[in-house]
Amino acid sequence: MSAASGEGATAAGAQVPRPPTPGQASVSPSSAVSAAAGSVVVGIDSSTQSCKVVAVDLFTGAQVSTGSAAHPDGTAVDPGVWTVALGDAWAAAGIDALGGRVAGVSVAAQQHGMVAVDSAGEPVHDALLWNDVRSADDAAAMVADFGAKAWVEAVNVVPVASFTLSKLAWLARSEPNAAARLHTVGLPHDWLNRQLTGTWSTDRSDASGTAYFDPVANTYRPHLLKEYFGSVPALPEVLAPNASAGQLLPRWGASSAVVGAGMGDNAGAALGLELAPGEVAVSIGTSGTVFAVSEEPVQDASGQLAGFADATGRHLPLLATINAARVMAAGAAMLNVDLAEFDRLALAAAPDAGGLTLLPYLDGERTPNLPDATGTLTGMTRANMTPENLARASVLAVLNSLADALAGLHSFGVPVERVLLIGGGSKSRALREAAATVFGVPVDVPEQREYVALGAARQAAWAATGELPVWGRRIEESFMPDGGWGATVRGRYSSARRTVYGV
Ligand SMILES: Nc1ncnc2c1ncn2[C@@H]1O[C@H](COP(=O)(O)OP(=O)(O)O)[C@@H](O)[C@H]1O
Ligand SMILES: O=C(CO)[C@@H](O)[C@H](O)COP(=O)(O)O
Repeated sequence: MSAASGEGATAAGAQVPRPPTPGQASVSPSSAVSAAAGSVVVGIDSSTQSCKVVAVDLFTGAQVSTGSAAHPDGTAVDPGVWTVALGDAWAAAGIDALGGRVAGVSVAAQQHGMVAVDSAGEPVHDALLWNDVRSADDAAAMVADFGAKAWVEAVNVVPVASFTLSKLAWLARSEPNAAARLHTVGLPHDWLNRQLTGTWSTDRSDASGTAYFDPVANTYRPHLLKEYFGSVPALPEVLAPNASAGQLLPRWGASSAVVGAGMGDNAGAALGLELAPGEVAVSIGTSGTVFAVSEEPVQDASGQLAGFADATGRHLPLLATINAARVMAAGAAMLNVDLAEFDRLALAAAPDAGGLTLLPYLDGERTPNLPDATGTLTGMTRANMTPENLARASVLAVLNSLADALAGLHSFGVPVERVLLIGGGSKSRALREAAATVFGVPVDVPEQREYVALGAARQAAWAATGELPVWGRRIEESFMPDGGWGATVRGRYSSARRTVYGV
């Protein structure tokens, strides 16, 4: 851990070797520094709803074992629950039994969460997660004070409630006693790095979601902490993407393993997908995210697009929504059916849900920036109020909100010609089959894998062997835009959004 004491504390991300291009196999048993045939690497995805642990073969990326454990519901949690869930998922995946075969471990985790601890390492407050909107007023005040353009120049994002600095500003304003005890601030993956190695560390991708790290100059911006939190806490060292965060502590069993730098979950998905510049991914998990890998930073002073870093030394322009897969889960709960039956209902409805249109902002929203928004159902008639149409409207709502995000990405010069669709929500057949038509571009669905955990495993291989492996990806299904109903549905959605929220 390093206490950033002045402007310009540089991060190791600046001297990052370029990753190999897809198709170039880059790890072979003979070239591996510390790995033998039969070696495995372990990727961890500590996401909003659960922790997933995946062990894969170091040389092929083939899955060896997997385990998961649930996280509690809520947008503010004790970080200790992530450690417990990791232990449970680790045990469920049988990592202990793999013993000396484990060459490396890396963590990818939900971005932005404020992990604030005292000098003894104990949380001074529950961690506020990316989808906690209590800091919306603080974010707005920070933008009004410093100016959106200045924010983009300093850290390549414009603050919204999700970002760590907005949460710290809320803590200083609302919980001054807790803020006074704060010694170190980190992110969910930094917290887990500490559980695995005994020391705090982070990487450039996750640091880029704090709003006090500049991913263009690769440096912390402590003056922003001083200005909006009131002091500069100790900050985890920002490790290069191929660096080691330390040796795995003996309590985790596989003690010969090296721990990689880790990353934010979207950077993890990009690494797991082997996403190349020119490709766009849409992830439908708790959050909906739309992102691409880019050689150059992408800047947006409107704040819609976040100019994050990826986990290879490049950039990761991204737009995120708060309401994604859980909109379908909420719809299923309301109809008192499980997700399989909900899918069947959505598939049985007319393509345009008979005119029912849902704005899915059930938990407030970030894209568009409407933290206090709620959902709205429009276009109801006596004829269209059926369970089938309601299920279909929920599916279309998720896709429409991500189509808005894709349009945002495109408007900042990122080509959107084809989309890779991942995340738990992409298991819905109704959603997969409608996605290309609502997005207006072809959609590829890769085989169902935990891409965030896979990306973490790939980074672990990089840290363990010195080379980033290329494992390839397999497309399971592809869809083309189909029929004029897509434009109708997009038009109704945009019109409802403008009418209800004026955006
Ligand atoms: N068949 C399905 N239809 C709709 N949603 C689904 C389906 N299967 C899983 N999900 C949803 O996917 C989400 C979990 O996806 P995941 O990508 O693991 O999210 P996260 O990484 O945010 O935890 C849950 O909200 C779950 O309800
Ligand atoms: O806030 C963001 C990205 O900016 C979210 O992507 C979170 O990183 C968590 O997402 P899940 O993977 O848990 O859905």
